Amino acid sequence: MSNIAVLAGDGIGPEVMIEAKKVLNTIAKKFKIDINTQDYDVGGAAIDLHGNALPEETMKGCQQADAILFGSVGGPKWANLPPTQQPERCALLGLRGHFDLFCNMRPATLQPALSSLSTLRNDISEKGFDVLVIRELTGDIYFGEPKGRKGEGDEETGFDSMFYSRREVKRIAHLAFQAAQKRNNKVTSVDKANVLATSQLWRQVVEEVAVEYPEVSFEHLYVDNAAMQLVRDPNQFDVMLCPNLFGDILSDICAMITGSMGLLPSASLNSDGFGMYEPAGGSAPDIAGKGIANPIAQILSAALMLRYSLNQDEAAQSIEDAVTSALDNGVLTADLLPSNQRQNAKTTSEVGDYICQIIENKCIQEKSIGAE
Ligand SMILES: NC(=O)c1ccc[n+]([C@@H]2O[C@H](COP(=O)([O-])OP(=O)(O)OC[C@H]3O[C@@H](n4cnc5c(N)ncnc54)[C@H](O)[C@@H]3O)[C@@H](O)[C@H]2O)c1
Ligand SMILES: CC(C)[C@H](C(=O)O)[C@@H](O)C(=O)O
Ligand SMILES: [Mg+2]
Repeated sequence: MSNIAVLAGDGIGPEVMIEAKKVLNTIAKKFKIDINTQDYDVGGAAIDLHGNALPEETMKGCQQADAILFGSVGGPKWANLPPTQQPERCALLGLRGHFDLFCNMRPATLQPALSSLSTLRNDISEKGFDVLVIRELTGDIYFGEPKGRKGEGDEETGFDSMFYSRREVKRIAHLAFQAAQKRNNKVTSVDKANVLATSQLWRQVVEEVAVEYPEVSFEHLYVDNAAMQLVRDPNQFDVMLCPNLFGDILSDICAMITGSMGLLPSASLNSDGFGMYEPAGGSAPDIAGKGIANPIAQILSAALMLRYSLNQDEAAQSIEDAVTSALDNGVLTADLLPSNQRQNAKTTSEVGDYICQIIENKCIQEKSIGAE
């Protein structure tokens, strides 16, 4: 029996999590996998209920689980709380830090059915896009101390500290090169070594690690150039190895190259293989409560969980194939449609249902969805 702690969180988190749980139940039945999911409060919702974004019971549930399936946290309602109480910092960074989830993998793949969505000028539809962002997740300016504010009036300052240790860079760099060996043998390491001391160390350590993988081609790019190159010619990349902050930003660009923020899943792993799985996007307050959020990033995050934490590669692949079929069959939420075609958009639950039906091998007519 695999125990999964489900932390849906805020905004669209609970809406897309319902669909991921539906898909997990369907896949568990089909592949006869014993999965037990248990819901826990987290984020702003947990602040409202318990006065704390990461209640003790939630933390205990996560500690006892085999994996964590996370939705998203945060939103305008809690944005003015002191930083240490904010859902993002307290709950999300709290979990990443507590479990030492230093390796964040964000696989961004352009689905053929969505190639016309790309606003990029080059011939991405022919070349495709398949990039794995490997983002260091427990260091950098996110976790560096001291951080805070001091002083008053015009002299008031806000400050954060950016740190990387040799050990932190080494362990994530090895994983990036090993991932490249299983893909297209190319690593692009992203930094800002022309300005930052942390980046100079990052660059030096990555170069030392690269020597151990002579068959993997390897380059450094400054982060500003990397952002530009992603938009200019995204197909040139295979594995992008990024420090925490730069990986946050570049992975949003990657998501959009694939068509929407609502498509990009992620896996955050520690060195024991324990993982938390979550969409790269957030709680999307602008569309929350409308039933229109794209559930695919959450569903694909559940697939990554099956692959990395439950060792169920075939089941994970089955979910990924079902997602591809849904997209191929034009079962699209509004974010995947041009504005003049949004009247044809499917709802969050229609997309989840369709993916489940494909997994169950039920042949359904695209028109039958939402026809009633
Ligand atoms: N993992 C997390 O919990 C996480 C991640 C990112 C942001 N956040 C938080 O979420 C809140 C909102 O942040 P934001 O607006 O900057 O980023 P966001 O990712 O929530 O939204 C950015 C844009 O992408 C769209 N979008 C995102 N996910 C989508 C989906 N599944 N389907 C369709 N459209 C989708 C939104 O509608 C919005 O227009 C903030 O509090 C932020 O800190 C949380
Ligand atoms: C919500 C925020 C703290 C988080 C991050 O910056 O890591 C998010 O943007 C992400 O990409 O997972
Ligand atoms: Mg982000």
